[in-house]
Amino acid sequence: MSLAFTKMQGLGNDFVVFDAINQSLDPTPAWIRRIADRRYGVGCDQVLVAEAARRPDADFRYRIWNADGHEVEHCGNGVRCLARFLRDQGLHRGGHVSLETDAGLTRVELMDDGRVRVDMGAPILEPSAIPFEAAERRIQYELTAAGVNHDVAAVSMGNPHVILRVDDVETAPVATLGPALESHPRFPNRVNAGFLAVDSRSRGHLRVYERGVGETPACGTGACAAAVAGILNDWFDPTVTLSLTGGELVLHWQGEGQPVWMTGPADTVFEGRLATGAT
Ligand SMILES: N[C@H](CCC[C@H](N)C(=O)O)C(=O)O
Repeated sequence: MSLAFTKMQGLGNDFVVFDAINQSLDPTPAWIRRIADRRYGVGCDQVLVAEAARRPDADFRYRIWNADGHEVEHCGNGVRCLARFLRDQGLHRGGHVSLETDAGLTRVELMDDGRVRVDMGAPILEPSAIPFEAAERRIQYELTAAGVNHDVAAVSMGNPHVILRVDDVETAPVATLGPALESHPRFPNRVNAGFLAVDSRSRGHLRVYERGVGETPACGTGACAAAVAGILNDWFDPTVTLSLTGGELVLHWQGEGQPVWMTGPADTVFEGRLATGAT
């Protein structure tokens, strides 16, 4: 029996989504890489899988693999798409859904205007929990990468992010510094690298070189992490709109211990079935 999937995207960050409640999958790293391959597979930045919940307070479990085949803790654009997938597939009714990931519980609201609002949970700032090797917790850290000293923030949304403030995202060294940061030895689990330009106290621009993928048109957890870094540094007010290559996300964070709220789109592109033996 061939597997049904749905191709979705959130601001151009794209996903292949599977229902593993009514289908049986064996998501090995090699299988994920083949699905994600843009020539030999379906093609996507991440593969998302909906499973039955394990926690009593969750409606479903949600798993995420990067295109390189590694399973990761969270995906912000992906969680918006998964919530829409669950409703469109008739797996969940109503406008609110609680999703369990390796990062914890994520509450999602499918809004009447078509956007999706997410409680992304509280950011993790303690270096050892990010994980990031640092002597003590700070707002900004010195980090040498690609032979240059940088002043960076380090934030986890369940998945690790390093954020570098730049004057202009268009001229930011994403292609060269991105890979150097992604595999930097001070991030034992590797890291997503965000390049943030501050336009005003309520607006900024962001490009992200994603762990396990490369630069994507948008990164939801990266936008959350960049908003947190900007608010901690007093560059931003609690509500900030970040413009990514693929479009805008609205973030809101009231400070330490509080959740980051993210609002943005989630779109279905097509539905399909994997040909038997295609993977
Ligand atoms: N590349 C990320 C996972 C996907 C994050 C991104 N697609 C998002 O929307 O948050 C990581 O390795 O932690």
